Amino acid sequence: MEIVPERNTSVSQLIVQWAYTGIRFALSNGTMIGFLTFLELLIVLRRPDIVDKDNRVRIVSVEEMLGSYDFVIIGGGSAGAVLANRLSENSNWTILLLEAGNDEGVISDVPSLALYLQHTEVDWGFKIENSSTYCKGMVNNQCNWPRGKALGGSSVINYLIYVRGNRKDYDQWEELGNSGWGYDAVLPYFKKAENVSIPELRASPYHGTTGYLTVERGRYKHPIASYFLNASFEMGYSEVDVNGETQTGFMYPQATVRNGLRCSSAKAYLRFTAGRENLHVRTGALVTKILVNETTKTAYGVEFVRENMTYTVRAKKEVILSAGTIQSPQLLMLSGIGPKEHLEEVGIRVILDSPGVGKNLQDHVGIGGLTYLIDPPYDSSTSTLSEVEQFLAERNGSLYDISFGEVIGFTNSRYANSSLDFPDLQYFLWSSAFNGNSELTKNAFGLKDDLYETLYSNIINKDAYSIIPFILHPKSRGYIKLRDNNIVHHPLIVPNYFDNPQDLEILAEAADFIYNFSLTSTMQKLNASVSSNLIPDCAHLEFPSRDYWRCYARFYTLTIYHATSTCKMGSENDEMAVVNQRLKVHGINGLRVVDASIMPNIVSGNTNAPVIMIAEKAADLIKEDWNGH
Ligand SMILES: Cc1cc2nc3c(=O)[nH]c(=O)nc-3n(C[C@H](O)[C@H](O)[C@H](O)COP(=O)(O)OP(=O)(O)OC[C@H]3O[C@@H](n4cnc5c(N)ncnc54)[C@H](O)[C@@H]3O)c2cc1C
Repeated sequence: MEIVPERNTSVSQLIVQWAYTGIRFALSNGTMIGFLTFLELLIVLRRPDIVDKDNRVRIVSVEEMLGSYDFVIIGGGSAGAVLANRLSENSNWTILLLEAGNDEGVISDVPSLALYLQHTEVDWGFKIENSSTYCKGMVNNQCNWPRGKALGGSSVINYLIYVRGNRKDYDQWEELGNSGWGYDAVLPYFKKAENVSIPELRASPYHGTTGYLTVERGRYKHPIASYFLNASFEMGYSEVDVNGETQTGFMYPQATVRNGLRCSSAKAYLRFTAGRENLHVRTGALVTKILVNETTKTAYGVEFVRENMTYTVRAKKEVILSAGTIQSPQLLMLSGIGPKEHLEEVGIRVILDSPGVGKNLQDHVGIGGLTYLIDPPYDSSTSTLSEVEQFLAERNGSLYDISFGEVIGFTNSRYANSSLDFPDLQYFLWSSAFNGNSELTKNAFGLKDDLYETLYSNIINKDAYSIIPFILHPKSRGYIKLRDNNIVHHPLIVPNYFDNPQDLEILAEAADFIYNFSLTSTMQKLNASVSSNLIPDCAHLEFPSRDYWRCYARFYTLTIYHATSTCKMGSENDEMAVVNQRLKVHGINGLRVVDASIMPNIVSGNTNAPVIMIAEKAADLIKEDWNGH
């Protein structure tokens, strides 16, 4: 392959050639880390648009920081980045954004590499507590729960699918006593955030064209995508804009990308604010405590650690907690706000008994690994090296593929009323299966070695597709608790998947749907056939059958990474509510929570866009409350 470096100096040419040799070596030896390291180097050398040097967020040094700010925001993730931008629009206010991770790197810009980011420095690397009823196929019966640790938070490692949920989700929030959160009230904030470039959506009353968050179709379309969509038509569904009038149906995904590359909330909202003098952003700053005056019950600042030094910073107006569904309740509890008995159990002085903190944990649980072998008529052979070159030189090709979502769809199980257009199942239809890269699959999902062998060893690299179903209205509820009073120790995460048997029933029905999908004449043009490698502990059951799928789901359990609702919004009369409808913590002054944890109930779809909407709305509530002062 001919290598054409962007800058034609012999030194840079030599480095580029050396990096290509490195990539070749890494690919032939199957070393994931080596591949990423050399690709990163090549991007730095050849894609200045990704490096984006001039627009990167300026990080203030600790010495430059002020002793107090009007607002201190904890966590620069999907929500925190939005708040930092919107609040610093008021030049009379000073804002500090504290983020434990660093600025996002260049690899996360590459859409198809999302899975590679897990267990790297941009992932907190959480695991749920082990279970005898789910995640049984994973090492130590524990599923991984990745969460982003960088400016942009989980929007730096997510799969880029742009879905808002169903109108009824928000109407239900309002019915639960949260006025101002019904669909008609939140739609303007979805639109305010969005800048959609998909031509047929630009004039839609449901989409926005002037926001910071760019929404596009993926730049690369895999040949199997049109088969998926046609097969969905055969199954009786239509192509819809799931973020528009009707959610039930299938579509090519809308994605949070810009010029085909990841558009994290940091890229969308923070890079543009680099020049604002009233906004200070400090990375590598782990907030260890929210400081609360015990007498007045008022939050007045935070304590944070950076490079083993502890610092205190004051908030003149408010502390805003945006550390996400796992760490917002963790930090509240470490600061003395949470269920009294539990705080006492781990030796924390109670400032406010708030029994709902950490409770009501909800997630979209799904099934992984459903593998359908195919004989595609199109050329499916790929060379990673030429894909890399295409990405670097031509700015197109399969590295722009939106991970896991050639097509997405929403359907109704028998438990949902299909006339209501409030589907209870979502599907990711994916052009590959997990039989290609064992290191990657095991790293991302924690699959046990022997199970990986059983499921994939005789079909390694064979042409296959996979469909991942997940339930949208889980009835099971989990919780987050502290392991001890040390913030460095990950909290206990217990999602209680399938606690309510209906959740499992719906997934088993989805697996049936996926099997029938493979039998459509469209998928039969590819000779689709289900892999007959069975999970040994389920192999005594008829295959395929609901019994088998139920058993399978308990082994190959998959989170789709949408944990929410551990600091839920609700009225004062609901003792489990942690924040009110203005997102102020009940019982504490000067403290709000703004992130995925405040959702009273999980929404019917992916959660990044809803969190960004929540933060857009929160910024207006804060501006209103302080009346611009
Ligand atoms: C692997 C994966 C795939 C996903 N795929 C999709 C998808 O395709 N589409 C979609 O819509 N959603 C997806 N999601 C979900 C979505 O990205 C999240 O729901 C959303 O980003 C959560 O936003 P948040 O602001 O609540 O938290 P986060 O974005 O996680 O932000 C929390 C921030 O707080 C920081 N922080 C935490 N504790 C501290 C502390 N003590 N001190 C300082 N900083 C701290 C963290 O480092 C992080 O930056 C995915 C998530 C993951 C993990």
